[in-house]
Formats: sequence, structure tokens, C-alpha cells
Amino acid sequence: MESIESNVPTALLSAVITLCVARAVYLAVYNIFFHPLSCFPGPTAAGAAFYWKAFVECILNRSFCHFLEELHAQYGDVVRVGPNELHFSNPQAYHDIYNNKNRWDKERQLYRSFNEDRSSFGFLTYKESKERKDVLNRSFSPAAIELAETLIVDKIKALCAAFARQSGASQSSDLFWAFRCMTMDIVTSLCFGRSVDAINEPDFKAPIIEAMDASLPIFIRFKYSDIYKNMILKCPPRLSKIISPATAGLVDLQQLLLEQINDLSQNPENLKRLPHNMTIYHRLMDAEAYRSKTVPSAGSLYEEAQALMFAGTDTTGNALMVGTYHLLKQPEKLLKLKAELLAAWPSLAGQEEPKCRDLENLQYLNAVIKESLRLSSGVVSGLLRVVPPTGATICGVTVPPGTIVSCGSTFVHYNAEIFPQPDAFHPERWLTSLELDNWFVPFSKGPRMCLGMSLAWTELRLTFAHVFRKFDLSLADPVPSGLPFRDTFLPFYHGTHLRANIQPSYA
Ligand code: HEM
Repeated sequence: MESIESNVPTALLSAVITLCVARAVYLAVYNIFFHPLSCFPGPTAAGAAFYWKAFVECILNRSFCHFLEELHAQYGDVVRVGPNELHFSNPQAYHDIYNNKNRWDKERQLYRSFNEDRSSFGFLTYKESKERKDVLNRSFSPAAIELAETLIVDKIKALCAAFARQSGASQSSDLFWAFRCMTMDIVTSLCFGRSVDAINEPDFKAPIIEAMDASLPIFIRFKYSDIYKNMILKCPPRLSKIISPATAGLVDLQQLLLEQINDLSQNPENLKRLPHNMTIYHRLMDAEAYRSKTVPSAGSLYEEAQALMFAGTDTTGNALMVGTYHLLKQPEKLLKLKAELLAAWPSLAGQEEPKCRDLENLQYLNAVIKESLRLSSGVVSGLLRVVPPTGATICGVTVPPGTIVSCGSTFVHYNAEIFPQPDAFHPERWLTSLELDNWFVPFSKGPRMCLGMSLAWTELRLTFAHVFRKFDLSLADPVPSGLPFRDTFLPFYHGTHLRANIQPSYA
């Protein structure tokens, strides 16, 4: 006969389970019928529990920005996508949420998932991010980027030299990796004074670039489980490489950055040994730059470095890759761009190269860049913000305090009323309507907009100019039939890579 004692653990366990289930049912009923957002349309399961989104992203493996299109088609302009979350599809909502008057916090669950909590990107509040961005701005302002132009051009020339080498060996070039290698080398040499020299890896297969790409889908899961996140991110580097070999290159770079930061924190004199004085460490380790006169911790410096690497590499690389793909698919547009570049830069021999300033007035180049940024969209997830205690009106809808809100940039950039035939690459649209600039939001708007916008524009202008002026490019096999992506905050391109045959242009 079983003793009473042996039944106690079982009874306790069933009591705990019953309590948990009762709590979940209570919360679901409250969320569906009595929550302040219960009057908003959306799937019942989405309103019932936060984990519905995890189910959609991690179990159904749906790309959330694409899934949202289906939800809006079914439920209208405003959809409840979580117990406490609304997504808006009307582009006007973008301006109502992201503007200079709003100092709304970033939403915790999403932004904590990147493990960059103490960085300009990861700080949740306006106040903290403003203090950090004010300090960093001395490295990212338009004037600072102009001073750094030689450094940027050096990396673009290294890319051109690599293209010339592949062309000489009758090899096509993988532009998906190539542009990212270049943007990575620019960010690491400008921000850390230490280029990872990704451009010179064979066929642009740099372990760090491959690892960053492989890590994007993993971050989706980090949103929904801190345990999983800490297991991957906080375990010793060697173990982390065994658990996730695809991201080993990232672990190596993390170690390099950590070593550099520890060295500089212990011996600030070593700042003088870096090749230039524009690095983020020159800014961030200057106590005088802060009201508190306190330099951030080594952990915070590391998180800032990582945030800049992720923010500045794939985004700019994607815009270059997407623009190039469409130009090669539509030779008449490519010829237009090349003609404009030839007029501005008539001879490759002898003549001084145009500076970024000289390129600023090239109308077609500007239009090509805007169209590339529109179609690549920068960040494709909704940038989640928390409505302040005063509440808000978004697109005429009253939204209660504490609600999480967003309007994804793809809902602006692919809106067919603003951009007819939104999937088509049509730079001319930017030349005929100045009003369109109002709907150009790849860098977001308001106080949390992109810190690296001037750097990105400079890279885009100079890279398109050097590559298309110095080379003739054509599509190489296998030609991708499109550029499908999944929403992993940044777009995760999962189709065939864009490859090109590249020949030096002698004109
Ligand atoms: C085409 C290139 C780029 C695009 C489309 C882009 C887009 C964006 C967007 C949409 C945001 C807002 C993110 C949010 O609200 O959560 C952002 C923030 C940010 N970007 Fe960029 N970015 C680009 C390049 C860069 C570069 C080159 C850097 C620096 C190396 C950079 C650094 C940052 C930082 C630090 C933030 C955080 C700002 C804040 O939260 O206040 N970005 N970027």
C-alpha cells in the first residue's frame, strides 16, 4: 500500500499545475473580454496571450511583417496582435508614432532580445539614448563623416580591387556577401580603429559575415525566452561554438572586441595607438563628454560596439545588393545611371575622383539610392513603442496608456497608393514627386531614428559611383528570380545569392 507521504509530491505538483492553468484561463478571459484593448479587432488567440506571437513566429515559422499583411486584409487598418499590442497599417500612423514630439519608450521584450541593453540602440528610454547619442554624434554627424571620407573610400577601393581580381580570374562575384564585407570593414575600421578585412576573404566568405547572417533567425527566439537567450549568449565561448557552429565567427569577433575594450579600459593611453581618433572609444571614454563625468562600463562599451556592427553592416549592404539586383535586371535604368556617372566623372585616368559632396547633386543616383532603400526597407519589423501615461491618438484612434504600438516601414514603403506598383524598382518616381520624401522612412523618424544615416548615405553614394563607374556588371548564373526575405527584425534574405560578372570599364 502506498504511503500518504509518497503521494504528497504528486498532489503538490497537480495543485501547482491546476493553479497555473486557472491563472492562464483567468488571464485569457480577462484579455479577451475585459482588457482596454478588447474592442480592437484581431485574432482571438492574439488578444488572449502574448505567446500567440511566439507560436506564429517560432512554430508556424511565419515572417511576421508578411503575416501582418494578411491580418490587416482580414481585420482592417488597426489589428490587435497581442493582449497589449496594436499594429497600424495606415502610413499616416508612422508619422503619428515616430516623430520628434514623441519621446516614447522602446518596448522591453523586443529590445532586450538583442542583448545590447546598454547601447544607444538598446536603451529603452529617450533620456538614456539621447545622452549616449549626443556623445557618439561627434563621430557620426555629417561633418564627422566628411572627415572620415578617405577611410570609407579606401574600403570601397579595396572592394573594387577584389572585384578586379575575380574578374581577372574569370570568376563571378557574390554581391550578397561582397557588399556586406565592405560595410563591415568600414564600420570596424571607423568605429573601432581595427578593420576585420572581410573584403579579402576568398569569394567574400568572411566567417563574421556568414555568422551574423546565420544569427538573425536565432534572435527571433530570444524575444520569447530569456532562458534560451542566456543559454546561447552567456555560455563560455567554446561551448557556444559547439552549440551553434554557424555563429562561431561572431563569437570570435566578440572576443576580439572584448579584448580591445578591456585593454583600453585598463590602459586609456592606448587610445593614442589606434590608427585615427574618430573611433567610438575616443568619444565614449572621454569622461568630459558626459554630464555625470562618468565613462560607461566595459560591458556597456561592448554592447555599443556590437549594436553598431549589427546596425551598420547588413542594412547598408542590403540596400546596395537590392539596388544592384534591380539595376542589372533593368539595363535601361543601369545605362541611365552610368551616363550620369560618366558625365560627373569623365575620365578614370588622372582626373581627381569625385568627392561625396560632388555626388550629392546627381539626381538619378539619389533616386536609385532612395528606391534601393525603399525596397530593402532597413528594418522590416514594427519598431515597438509604448504609449505614454497621457495616452495617444494614432490615425484618429484613441489608444490607452501603456499600449505597445507600431507601424512597420514596409506598410509605408509598399503602400500602392503612395508608391504605385510598389514591388517595381522605379527610381524615376522620386524625380517626379517631391511629396514622396514625406514617405521615405528607411532610417525611421523622431528621437530614436538612425544614428548612422550620414554614414550610410555616404557609403551608398560612393559605392554606387565607384562600382558602376569603374565596372560593367551583368547578372551571373544562377540568377535569382526575386529577393525573398523573412522578417527577423532586419530582413533575412533566404533565396539564391545575387552574383555578377564584373568587367573593368575602360571608358
Ligand atoms: C542603409 C543603412 C541603414 C538603415 C536603413 C538603418 C535603419 C535604421 C532604423 C530603421 C533604425 C531605428 C531602429 C529602432 O527604432 O529600433 C536605426 C537605428 C540605429 N541605427 Fe541605423 N540604419 C542604417 C545604417 C546605420 C549605420 C551605418 C549605423 C552606424 C554604424 C547605424 C546605427 C544605428 C544606431 C546606433 C541606431 C539606434 C538609434 C536609437 O535607437 O536611438 N545605422 N537604423
